[in-house]
Amino acid sequence: MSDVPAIEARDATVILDGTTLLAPTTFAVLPGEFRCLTGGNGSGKTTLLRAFLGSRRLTGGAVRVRGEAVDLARPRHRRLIASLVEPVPVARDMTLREQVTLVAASWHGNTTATAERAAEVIGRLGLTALGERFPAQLSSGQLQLFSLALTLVRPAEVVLLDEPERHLDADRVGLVATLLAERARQGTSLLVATHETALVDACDGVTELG
Ligand SMILES: Nc1ncnc2c1ncn2[C@@H]1O[C@H](COP(=O)(O)OP(=O)(O)OP(=O)(O)O)[C@@H](O)[C@H]1O
Repeated sequence: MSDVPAIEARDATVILDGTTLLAPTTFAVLPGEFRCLTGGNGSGKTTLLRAFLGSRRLTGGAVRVRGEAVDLARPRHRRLIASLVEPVPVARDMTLREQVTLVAASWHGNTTATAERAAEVIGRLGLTALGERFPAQLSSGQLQLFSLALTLVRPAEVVLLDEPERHLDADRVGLVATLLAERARQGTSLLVATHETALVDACDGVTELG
């Protein structure tokens, strides 16, 4: 791991009309580090993830990804960061496999290797048997795994996830924890807001809000 932070918050604060959405928060995530963001409901986890994505303005302090304030209108920043903080748009009339492959192809090119990469991510998330289904034919937990597949199939040096455990049973949370830890070992930096012990147990460090 390099010791130059990939993700950094310095006294990051959001106060709106006298209400504190995010109390001053400071931490750093190194390249190849998987860090969890914990804290009770309303402690500011989603607010902080949105600040990293540039969709929530701080009222104090700073957040940086690779030393820069993120602007997702810039292609370089879109390439840098994959996130599942807001719902991922899905196409009603394309199968799960088609959509994951399409996202992979948009980043990696339309090649056999891309299709294999999509199939691998689908497989690792336990979705292979559902590959020919449409989104309306998936359960809530399966839709969550599909959203994670769409997020994790693309290249990114930084991955931001808000409660990836949503709707998942314990076995699926375990699959996700394993996959995220593996992605970190490959050099990606992960910041994951969670209430799930299995994810905290799998990560390299925790920042607790509130
Ligand atoms: N638009 C808004 N205006 C005012 N307050 C807001 C707004 N959005 C969120 N908040 C408040 O900001 C605080 C932080 O919310 P946030 O969603 O970041 O918490 P969280 O830690 O992600 O919570 P949870 O674990 O429930 O998902 C909460 O007290 C919430 O009520």
